[in-house]
Order: sequence, then structure tokens, then C-alpha cells
Amino acid sequence: MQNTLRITEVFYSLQGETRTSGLPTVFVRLTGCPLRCQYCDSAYAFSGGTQRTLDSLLEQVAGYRPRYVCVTGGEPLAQPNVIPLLERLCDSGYSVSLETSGALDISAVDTRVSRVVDLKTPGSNEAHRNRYENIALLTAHDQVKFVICSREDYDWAVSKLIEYRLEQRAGEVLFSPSHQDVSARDLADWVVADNLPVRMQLQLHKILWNDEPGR
Ligand SMILES: C[S@@+](CC[C@H](N)C(=O)[O-])C[C@H]1O[C@@H](n2cnc3c(N)ncnc32)[C@H](O)[C@@H]1O
Ligand SMILES: Nc1nc2[nH]cc(C(=O)O)c2c(=O)[nH]1
Ligand code: SF4
Ligand SMILES: [Mg+2]
Repeated sequence: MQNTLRITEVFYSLQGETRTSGLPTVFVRLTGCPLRCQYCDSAYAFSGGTQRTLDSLLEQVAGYRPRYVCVTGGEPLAQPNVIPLLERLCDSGYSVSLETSGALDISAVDTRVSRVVDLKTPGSNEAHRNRYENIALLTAHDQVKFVICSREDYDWAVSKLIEYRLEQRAGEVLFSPSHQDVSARDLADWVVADNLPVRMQLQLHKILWNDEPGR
């Protein structure tokens, strides 16, 4: 179908993650994902959803008069029409971010978009899907995220940080605890002990709203 996307939800909340954490943001959640991370908090977006035209989505987003728009999922890059959606959101003057698993090619994404590329850790059970070619495409406008499930995942993330000099390629390197798998306090202690050039982040929306849908 031309110029449509399968959408799970559009909602307005506080950005709970990344560099813009705490800023009022409109979220567009695309349906469907080829991965199955064991910790996924958005499994309700794997199926269902509604086929929407880009025009109707842009009109709904505009109704919130946002400064920030976050396109997430599911895996947004699994639907080719996300590329023109991102372009049109940027043309509308919003500050746009894209959350992606990093399993698919990010090269067609508008460079005005801040791409938040999650490098999947072994604890996700999907690390074999990482597309390492994406790393060379990152700029200071982009962000890399590790969702960490254990001390082993932490050590793995540190090894990738060093191997790819990620703090020199991306504007932010984010270390986030997998909500149910590792203590945030332990992760904080490890980052401080190693004096890493990364930003530890918690999912603000889970602290505030306990993972209610649409927040
Ligand atoms: C739901 S995913 C959607 C975008 C894309 N599929 C991805 O994985 O980046 C958005 C972000 O939430 C993170 N996430 C999902 N479940 C989580 C959990 N239980 N704890 C912490 N972060 C989680 C993902 O790792 C990803 O960085
Ligand atoms: N408030 C809020 N912030 C978010 N940042 C990224 C989210 C996501 O599910 O990708 C998310 C989400 O679901 N809610
Ligand atoms: S890639 Fe993202 S949406 Fe897909 S299963 Fe993993 S965390 Fe969930
Ligand atoms: Mg979420």
C-alpha cells in the first residue's frame, strides 16, 4: 500500500529516555518487529495496529503542537514508508528522534533525525542481529544505546565502546538497565567505578507511570 504505515499508537507524554529525557514529546509507535528481545516492554506492538496515511498521522501529530517527536515501535525501519514520514516530520519543523534496534540499515534516514541506535546485548538474545555497518554512519547528532541485563552485558558493552570508540562517533552513548533484569544501582556503581564516557539513563516513564500504555 502506498503512503501508509501500520501504527499501534500515537500519544503525548514526557520523553522517558535518551538525550531529550524529560521533554514533552509526541510518540508515534509503528507496528511490527522482526526481533524478539527477551525484555521487550513493547510486545503489544508486534501485531495489530491500524493502517494510517502519512497525511492523517502528520495531522494528528500537529494537533499536539509538539517541539519533539519520537518515532518508535516495534521496529520503525521495518516499514519503508517510515523514511518519508521522518522527512515530513523534519520539514514540519519538529525535532525528531528515531528509536531503532540497529538490525536494519539506517542510511536512508533523514540526517536531521537523531537516530537512537540500540546495540543489542547478549542478554537481549538478539545480539546476532546487530548490523555493525550502521556504526560508521553515526554522527554527533545520533545516539547509541546499550540495554544491559547483567554484569556480563556490561562488560560486553564496555568492550564495544572501546572497540568502536563510540563516544567519538555518536553524540551520546547511553547505558540503560533492562528494567526487570539488573539493579539500576549496580549499573550506576559500575559506570562510576570505571569512569566511563557514557550517560547512564533510567526509563523515566516507568518510574512515573509504571509502564502504563500510552505514557
Ligand atoms: C521498545 S524499543 C522500540 C524501538 C526498537 N525496536 C529498539 O529496540 O530500539 C525502544 C527502546 O526500549 C528499550 N527497551 C525495551 N524493553 C526494555 C526494558 N525492559 N528495559 C529497558 N529498556 C527497554 C529497547 O531496548 C529500545 O532501546
Ligand atoms: N514516555 C515514554 N518515553 C519513551 N521513550 C522511548 C519509548 C519507547 O517505547 O520507545 C518511550 C515510551 O514508551 N514512553
Ligand atoms: S527490537 Fe525493540 S521492539 Fe523489537 S523486540 Fe527488541 S526492544 Fe522490542
Ligand atoms: Mg516504551
